[in-house]
Amino acid sequence: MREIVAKVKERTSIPVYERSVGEVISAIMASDDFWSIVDISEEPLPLVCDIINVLKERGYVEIKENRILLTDKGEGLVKEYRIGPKINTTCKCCEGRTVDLNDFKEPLERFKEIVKNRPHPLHEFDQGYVTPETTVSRVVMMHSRGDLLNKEIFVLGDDDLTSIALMLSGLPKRIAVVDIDDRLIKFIEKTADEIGYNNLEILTLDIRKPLPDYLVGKFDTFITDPPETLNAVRTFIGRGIATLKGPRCAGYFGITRRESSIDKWRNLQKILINEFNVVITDIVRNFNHYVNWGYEEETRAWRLSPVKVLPKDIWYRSYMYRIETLEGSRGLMEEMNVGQELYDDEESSTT
Ligand SMILES: NCCCCN(CCCN)CCCN
Repeated sequence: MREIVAKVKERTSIPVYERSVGEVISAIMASDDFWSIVDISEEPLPLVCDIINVLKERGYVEIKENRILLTDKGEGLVKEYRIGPKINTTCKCCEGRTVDLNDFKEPLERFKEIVKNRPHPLHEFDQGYVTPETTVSRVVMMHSRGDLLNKEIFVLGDDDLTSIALMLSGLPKRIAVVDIDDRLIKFIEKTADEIGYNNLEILTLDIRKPLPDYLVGKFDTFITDPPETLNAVRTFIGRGIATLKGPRCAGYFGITRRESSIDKWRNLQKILINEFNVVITDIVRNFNHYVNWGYEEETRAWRLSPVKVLPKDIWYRSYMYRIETLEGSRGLMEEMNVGQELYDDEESSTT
Protein backbone atom coordinates (compact mmCIF):
# COMPACT_ATOMS: atom_id res chain seq x y z
CA MET A 1 0.00 0.00 0.00
CA ARG A 2 2.86 2.38 0.78
CA GLU A 3 4.29 2.12 -2.72
CA ILE A 4 0.84 2.83 -4.20
CA VAL A 5 0.58 5.99 -2.08
CA ALA A 6 4.13 7.00 -3.09
CA LYS A 7 3.29 6.53 -6.79
CA VAL A 8 0.09 8.59 -6.49
CA LYS A 9 1.97 11.36 -4.66
CA GLU A 10 4.27 11.70 -7.68
CA ARG A 11 1.23 12.61 -9.81
CA THR A 12 -0.71 15.13 -7.75
CA SER A 13 -0.42 18.06 -5.31
CA ILE A 14 -3.66 16.93 -3.63
CA PRO A 15 -2.86 15.34 -0.23
CA VAL A 16 -2.80 11.51 -0.50
CA TYR A 17 -3.26 9.13 2.43
CA GLU A 18 -3.46 5.34 2.69
CA ARG A 19 -7.09 6.01 3.53
CA SER A 20 -7.57 7.84 0.18
CA VAL A 21 -6.50 4.64 -1.63
CA GLY A 22 -8.62 2.50 0.69
CA GLU A 23 -11.72 4.62 0.04
CA VAL A 24 -11.31 4.29 -3.74
CA ILE A 25 -10.80 0.50 -3.47
CA SER A 26 -13.90 0.23 -1.25
CA ALA A 27 -15.83 2.24 -3.84
CA ILE A 28 -14.62 -0.03 -6.67
CA MET A 29 -15.88 -2.99 -4.63
CA ALA A 30 -19.30 -1.28 -4.48
CA SER A 31 -19.57 -0.09 -8.11
CA ASP A 32 -17.80 -0.51 -11.48
CA ASP A 33 -19.07 2.85 -12.80
CA PHE A 34 -16.46 5.63 -12.73
CA TRP A 35 -18.82 8.44 -11.66
CA SER A 36 -20.41 6.42 -8.89
CA ILE A 37 -16.93 5.33 -7.70
CA VAL A 38 -16.11 9.07 -7.30
CA ASP A 39 -19.47 9.61 -5.55
CA ILE A 40 -19.02 6.67 -3.15
CA SER A 41 -15.32 7.32 -2.42
CA GLU A 42 -15.91 10.95 -1.31
CA GLU A 43 -12.41 11.81 -2.55
CA PRO A 44 -11.84 14.66 -5.04
CA LEU A 45 -12.31 13.48 -8.64
CA PRO A 46 -8.75 14.26 -9.86
CA LEU A 47 -7.29 12.21 -6.98
CA VAL A 48 -9.64 9.29 -7.70
CA CYS A 49 -8.39 9.29 -11.32
CA ASP A 50 -4.73 9.22 -10.20
CA ILE A 51 -5.42 6.37 -7.77
CA ILE A 52 -7.30 4.31 -10.38
CA ASN A 53 -4.47 4.83 -12.89
CA VAL A 54 -1.78 3.72 -10.41
CA LEU A 55 -3.87 0.68 -9.37
CA LYS A 56 -4.28 -0.18 -13.06
CA GLU A 57 -0.54 0.20 -13.80
CA ARG A 58 0.32 -2.08 -10.91
CA GLY A 59 -2.22 -4.72 -11.97
CA TYR A 60 -4.74 -4.36 -9.11
CA VAL A 61 -7.48 -2.94 -11.34
CA GLU A 62 -8.50 -3.46 -14.96
CA ILE A 63 -10.96 -1.68 -17.21
CA LYS A 64 -13.27 -3.86 -19.33
CA GLU A 65 -16.02 -2.29 -21.51
CA ASN A 66 -15.77 0.95 -19.50
CA ARG A 67 -16.25 -0.94 -16.22
CA ILE A 68 -13.63 -0.52 -13.47
CA LEU A 69 -12.94 -3.91 -11.81
CA LEU A 70 -10.53 -5.42 -9.31
CA THR A 71 -8.19 -8.09 -10.75
CA ASP A 72 -7.26 -11.28 -8.87
CA LYS A 73 -4.19 -9.38 -7.67
CA GLY A 74 -6.55 -6.64 -6.49
CA GLU A 75 -8.66 -9.19 -4.64
CA GLY A 76 -5.42 -10.30 -2.95
CA LEU A 77 -4.69 -6.73 -1.81
CA VAL A 78 -8.24 -6.44 -0.45
CA LYS A 79 -7.81 -9.67 1.54
CA GLU A 80 -4.37 -8.64 2.83
CA TYR A 81 -5.66 -5.25 4.06
CA ARG A 82 -9.14 -6.52 4.96
CA ILE A 83 -10.84 -3.80 2.92
CA GLY A 84 -14.63 -4.09 2.58
CA PRO A 85 -17.04 -2.57 0.05
CA LYS A 86 -18.60 0.80 0.87
CA ILE A 87 -22.11 0.28 2.14
CA ASN A 88 -25.01 2.66 1.45
CA THR A 89 -27.19 3.18 4.51
CA THR A 90 -28.80 6.45 3.30
CA CYS A 91 -32.42 6.74 4.51
CA LYS A 92 -34.76 5.89 1.64
CA CYS A 93 -37.43 8.27 2.94
CA CYS A 94 -35.50 11.56 3.20
CA GLU A 95 -32.53 10.62 0.94
CA GLY A 96 -30.29 11.49 3.89
CA ARG A 97 -31.44 15.12 4.18
CA THR A 98 -33.22 14.60 7.56
CA VAL A 99 -36.24 16.65 6.39
CA ASP A 100 -39.71 15.26 5.68
CA LEU A 101 -41.33 16.78 2.55
CA ASN A 102 -44.76 15.44 3.45
CA ASP A 103 -46.25 18.86 4.28
CA PHE A 104 -44.64 20.47 1.20
CA LYS A 105 -46.02 18.20 -1.54
CA GLU A 106 -48.01 21.03 -3.11
CA PRO A 107 -45.13 23.58 -3.34
CA LEU A 108 -42.91 20.75 -4.66
CA GLU A 109 -45.37 19.89 -7.45
CA ARG A 110 -45.82 23.57 -8.32
CA PHE A 111 -42.04 24.06 -8.32
CA LYS A 112 -41.55 21.11 -10.69
CA GLU A 113 -44.14 22.57 -13.05
CA ILE A 114 -42.66 26.09 -13.01
CA VAL A 115 -39.03 25.02 -13.61
CA LYS A 116 -39.84 22.78 -16.59
CA ASN A 117 -38.34 25.37 -18.97
CA ARG A 118 -35.63 26.78 -16.72
CA PRO A 119 -32.45 28.19 -18.30
CA HIS A 120 -29.91 25.41 -18.99
CA PRO A 121 -26.66 25.38 -16.91
CA LEU A 122 -23.79 27.54 -18.20
CA HIS A 123 -20.23 26.20 -17.91
CA GLU A 124 -18.76 29.70 -17.61
CA PHE A 125 -20.48 30.30 -14.25
CA ASP A 126 -19.95 26.75 -12.90
CA GLN A 127 -23.72 26.29 -12.93
CA GLY A 128 -25.28 22.96 -12.08
CA TYR A 129 -28.68 22.93 -10.42
CA VAL A 130 -29.98 20.59 -7.77
CA THR A 131 -33.07 18.38 -7.97
CA PRO A 132 -36.48 19.89 -7.12
CA GLU A 133 -36.61 17.65 -4.02
CA THR A 134 -33.28 19.16 -2.91
CA THR A 135 -34.44 22.74 -3.52
CA VAL A 136 -37.67 22.32 -1.56
CA SER A 137 -35.81 20.41 1.17
CA ARG A 138 -33.57 23.46 1.60
CA VAL A 139 -36.69 25.56 2.30
CA VAL A 140 -37.97 22.95 4.78
CA MET A 141 -34.62 22.79 6.59
CA MET A 142 -34.36 26.60 6.80
CA HIS A 143 -37.94 26.80 8.08
CA SER A 144 -37.35 24.05 10.66
CA ARG A 145 -34.47 26.11 12.11
CA GLY A 146 -36.73 29.20 12.41
CA ASP A 147 -34.81 31.02 9.66
CA LEU A 148 -37.68 31.75 7.24
CA LEU A 149 -41.03 32.77 8.80
CA ASN A 150 -41.35 36.53 8.49
CA LYS A 151 -37.62 36.83 7.84
CA GLU A 152 -35.72 38.76 5.16
CA ILE A 153 -33.82 36.30 2.95
CA PHE A 154 -30.83 36.93 0.69
CA VAL A 155 -30.16 34.42 -2.12
CA LEU A 156 -26.65 34.80 -3.47
CA GLY A 157 -26.54 33.08 -6.86
CA ASP A 158 -29.63 31.17 -7.82
CA ASP A 159 -29.30 28.66 -10.68
CA ASP A 160 -31.02 26.29 -8.26
CA LEU A 161 -34.07 28.64 -8.27
CA THR A 162 -34.25 28.40 -4.47
CA SER A 163 -35.88 31.88 -4.54
CA ILE A 164 -38.86 30.40 -6.42
CA ALA A 165 -39.31 27.65 -3.82
CA LEU A 166 -39.07 30.35 -1.12
CA MET A 167 -41.80 32.42 -2.87
CA LEU A 168 -44.04 29.34 -3.15
CA SER A 169 -43.62 28.67 0.58
CA GLY A 170 -45.06 32.10 1.42
CA LEU A 171 -42.90 32.12 4.56
CA PRO A 172 -40.34 34.94 4.12
CA LYS A 173 -41.18 38.61 4.71
CA ARG A 174 -39.09 39.48 1.66
CA ILE A 175 -36.58 37.83 -0.69
CA ALA A 176 -33.61 39.44 -2.45
CA VAL A 177 -31.85 37.52 -5.24
CA VAL A 178 -28.48 38.30 -6.79
CA ASP A 179 -27.02 36.53 -9.83
CA ILE A 180 -24.46 37.34 -12.52
CA ASP A 181 -26.55 35.50 -15.15
CA ASP A 182 -29.28 37.72 -16.65
CA ARG A 183 -31.22 34.69 -17.98
CA LEU A 184 -31.83 33.51 -14.41
CA ILE A 185 -32.73 37.00 -13.23
CA LYS A 186 -35.34 37.32 -16.01
CA PHE A 187 -36.73 33.81 -15.34
CA ILE A 188 -37.13 34.51 -11.61
CA GLU A 189 -38.72 37.93 -12.28
CA LYS A 190 -41.19 36.46 -14.78
CA THR A 191 -42.10 33.68 -12.34
CA ALA A 192 -42.69 36.17 -9.50
CA ASP A 193 -45.11 38.08 -11.77
CA GLU A 194 -46.87 34.88 -12.80
CA ILE A 195 -47.41 33.70 -9.23
CA GLY A 196 -48.21 37.23 -8.04
CA TYR A 197 -45.32 37.47 -5.57
CA ASN A 198 -44.32 41.08 -4.94
CA ASN A 199 -41.90 41.03 -1.98
CA LEU A 200 -39.04 40.18 -4.32
CA GLU A 201 -35.97 42.32 -4.95
CA ILE A 202 -33.83 41.30 -7.93
CA LEU A 203 -30.28 42.47 -8.60
CA THR A 204 -27.74 41.65 -11.26
CA LEU A 205 -24.36 42.31 -9.75
CA ASP A 206 -20.88 40.82 -9.67
CA ILE A 207 -20.26 39.90 -6.05
CA ARG A 208 -16.52 40.32 -6.47
CA LYS A 209 -17.28 44.03 -6.04
CA PRO A 210 -18.18 45.29 -2.53
CA LEU A 211 -21.91 45.07 -1.79
CA PRO A 212 -23.95 48.29 -2.13
CA ASP A 213 -24.89 49.82 1.25
CA TYR A 214 -28.56 48.99 0.90
CA LEU A 215 -27.66 45.29 1.12
CA VAL A 216 -25.17 45.42 4.01
CA GLY A 217 -26.60 44.33 7.36
CA LYS A 218 -30.18 44.12 6.08
CA PHE A 219 -31.10 40.39 6.13
CA ASP A 220 -31.82 37.63 8.65
CA THR A 221 -30.77 34.63 6.53
CA PHE A 222 -28.71 34.02 3.38
CA ILE A 223 -28.28 30.94 1.16
CA THR A 224 -25.65 30.37 -1.52
CA ASP A 225 -24.02 27.44 -3.37
CA PRO A 226 -20.51 28.60 -4.23
CA PRO A 227 -17.84 27.09 -6.47
CA GLU A 228 -15.33 25.10 -4.42
CA THR A 229 -12.23 27.28 -4.28
CA LEU A 230 -11.16 29.13 -1.14
CA ASN A 231 -11.55 32.33 -3.17
CA ALA A 232 -15.19 31.42 -3.83
CA VAL A 233 -15.82 30.49 -0.18
CA ARG A 234 -14.41 33.86 0.90
CA THR A 235 -16.35 35.77 -1.72
CA PHE A 236 -19.78 34.09 -1.74
CA ILE A 237 -20.01 33.22 1.95
CA GLY A 238 -18.20 36.37 3.08
CA ARG A 239 -20.63 38.55 1.13
CA GLY A 240 -23.57 36.54 2.48
CA ILE A 241 -22.44 37.13 6.07
CA ALA A 242 -22.01 40.87 5.29
CA THR A 243 -25.74 41.06 4.45
CA LEU A 244 -26.77 39.76 7.90
CA LYS A 245 -28.26 42.12 10.50
CA GLY A 246 -26.16 41.02 13.47
CA PRO A 247 -25.70 38.15 15.97
CA ARG A 248 -27.81 34.97 15.74
CA CYS A 249 -28.55 35.30 12.02
CA ALA A 250 -28.11 32.23 9.75
CA GLY A 251 -26.31 31.28 6.55
CA TYR A 252 -26.66 28.12 4.40
CA PHE A 253 -24.31 26.85 1.69
CA GLY A 254 -23.32 23.65 -0.11
CA ILE A 255 -19.75 22.30 0.15
CA THR A 256 -18.81 19.15 -1.77
CA ARG A 257 -16.17 16.41 -1.47
CA ARG A 258 -16.19 15.87 -5.27
CA GLU A 259 -14.02 18.99 -5.74
CA SER A 260 -12.71 19.56 -2.21
CA SER A 261 -10.36 17.36 -0.21
CA ILE A 262 -10.85 17.30 3.54
CA ASP A 263 -7.57 19.22 3.74
CA LYS A 264 -9.34 22.02 1.87
CA TRP A 265 -12.33 21.51 4.18
CA ARG A 266 -10.08 22.29 7.12
CA ASN A 267 -8.85 25.46 5.40
CA LEU A 268 -12.35 26.65 4.56
CA GLN A 269 -13.58 25.88 8.07
CA LYS A 270 -10.68 28.01 9.38
CA ILE A 271 -11.90 30.90 7.19
CA LEU A 272 -15.40 30.54 8.66
CA ILE A 273 -14.22 30.34 12.26
CA ASN A 274 -11.16 32.62 12.25
CA GLU A 275 -11.85 35.23 9.54
CA PHE A 276 -15.64 35.45 9.71
CA ASN A 277 -15.93 34.48 13.39
CA VAL A 278 -19.12 32.49 12.89
CA VAL A 279 -20.09 29.09 14.29
CA ILE A 280 -20.96 25.97 12.26
CA THR A 281 -24.22 24.53 13.62
CA ASP A 282 -25.03 21.87 10.99
CA ILE A 283 -23.28 19.86 8.28
CA VAL A 284 -25.74 17.50 6.56
CA ARG A 285 -23.89 14.94 4.42
CA ASN A 286 -24.83 14.86 0.71
CA PHE A 287 -27.95 16.96 1.22
CA ASN A 288 -27.64 18.60 -2.23
CA HIS A 289 -28.04 16.32 -5.28
CA TYR A 290 -27.02 17.93 -8.60
CA VAL A 291 -28.66 17.03 -11.90
CA ASN A 292 -26.01 16.24 -14.55
CA TRP A 293 -25.45 19.62 -16.18
CA GLY A 294 -24.84 18.76 -19.82
CA TYR A 295 -21.37 20.25 -20.39
CA GLU A 296 -19.50 17.26 -18.85
CA GLU A 297 -17.46 16.71 -22.03
CA GLU A 298 -16.01 20.23 -21.78
CA THR A 299 -14.72 19.70 -18.25
CA ARG A 300 -11.38 18.63 -16.77
CA ALA A 301 -13.28 15.73 -15.14
CA TRP A 302 -13.97 14.31 -18.60
CA ARG A 303 -10.34 14.73 -19.66
CA LEU A 304 -9.09 13.02 -16.48
CA SER A 305 -11.66 10.20 -16.45
CA PRO A 306 -10.18 6.74 -17.25
CA VAL A 307 -13.43 5.85 -19.07
CA LYS A 308 -15.20 8.16 -21.52
CA VAL A 309 -18.81 7.45 -20.61
CA LEU A 310 -21.29 10.17 -19.59
CA PRO A 311 -22.74 9.81 -16.05
CA LYS A 312 -26.07 7.97 -16.05
CA ASP A 313 -27.19 8.84 -12.52
CA ILE A 314 -26.61 11.62 -10.02
CA TRP A 315 -23.03 11.43 -8.75
CA TYR A 316 -22.25 15.02 -7.70
CA ARG A 317 -23.51 15.88 -4.23
CA SER A 318 -22.60 18.45 -1.60
CA TYR A 319 -23.02 18.75 2.14
CA MET A 320 -25.34 21.45 3.47
CA TYR A 321 -23.57 23.72 5.95
CA ARG A 322 -25.51 25.99 8.33
CA ILE A 323 -23.67 28.74 10.19
CA GLU A 324 -24.83 31.34 12.73
CA THR A 325 -23.37 34.75 13.51
CA LEU A 326 -22.45 35.79 17.06
CA GLU A 327 -20.95 38.95 18.60
CA GLY A 328 -17.86 39.79 16.56
CA SER A 329 -18.88 37.96 13.39
CA ARG A 330 -18.01 39.86 10.24
CA GLY A 331 -18.40 39.36 6.49
CA LEU A 332 -16.32 40.27 3.48
CA MET A 333 -16.42 44.01 2.78
CA GLU A 334 -13.47 44.57 0.44
CA GLU A 335 -13.22 43.97 -3.34
CA MET A 336 -12.08 40.49 -4.44
CA ASN A 337 -9.72 40.86 -7.40
CA VAL A 338 -10.04 37.31 -8.73
CA GLY A 339 -10.73 36.02 -12.24
CA GLN A 340 -10.96 32.37 -13.27
CA GLU A 341 -9.29 31.42 -9.99
CA LEU A 342 -12.68 32.06 -8.42
CA TYR A 343 -13.69 28.78 -10.07
CA ASP A 344 -10.50 26.76 -10.58
CA ASP A 345 -7.96 25.17 -8.26
CA GLU A 346 -6.03 21.86 -8.33
CA GLU A 347 -9.00 19.98 -6.83
CA SER A 348 -11.74 21.38 -9.06
CA SER A 349 -12.72 19.50 -12.19
CA THR A 350 -16.26 20.41 -13.19
CA THR A 351 -15.76 24.15 -13.62
N1 LIG B 1 -20.00 22.53 -12.34
C1 LIG B 1 -21.13 21.67 -12.10
C2 LIG B 1 -21.40 21.49 -10.60
C3 LIG B 1 -21.49 22.80 -9.90
C4 LIG B 1 -21.70 22.70 -8.43
N2 LIG B 1 -21.31 24.00 -7.86
C5 LIG B 1 -22.26 25.07 -8.11
C6 LIG B 1 -23.67 24.68 -7.83
C7 LIG B 1 -24.66 25.78 -8.06
N3 LIG B 1 -25.96 25.29 -7.83
C8 LIG B 1 -20.93 23.98 -6.46
C9 LIG B 1 -21.40 22.86 -5.66
C10 LIG B 1 -21.08 22.88 -4.19
N4 LIG B 1 -20.72 24.13 -3.65
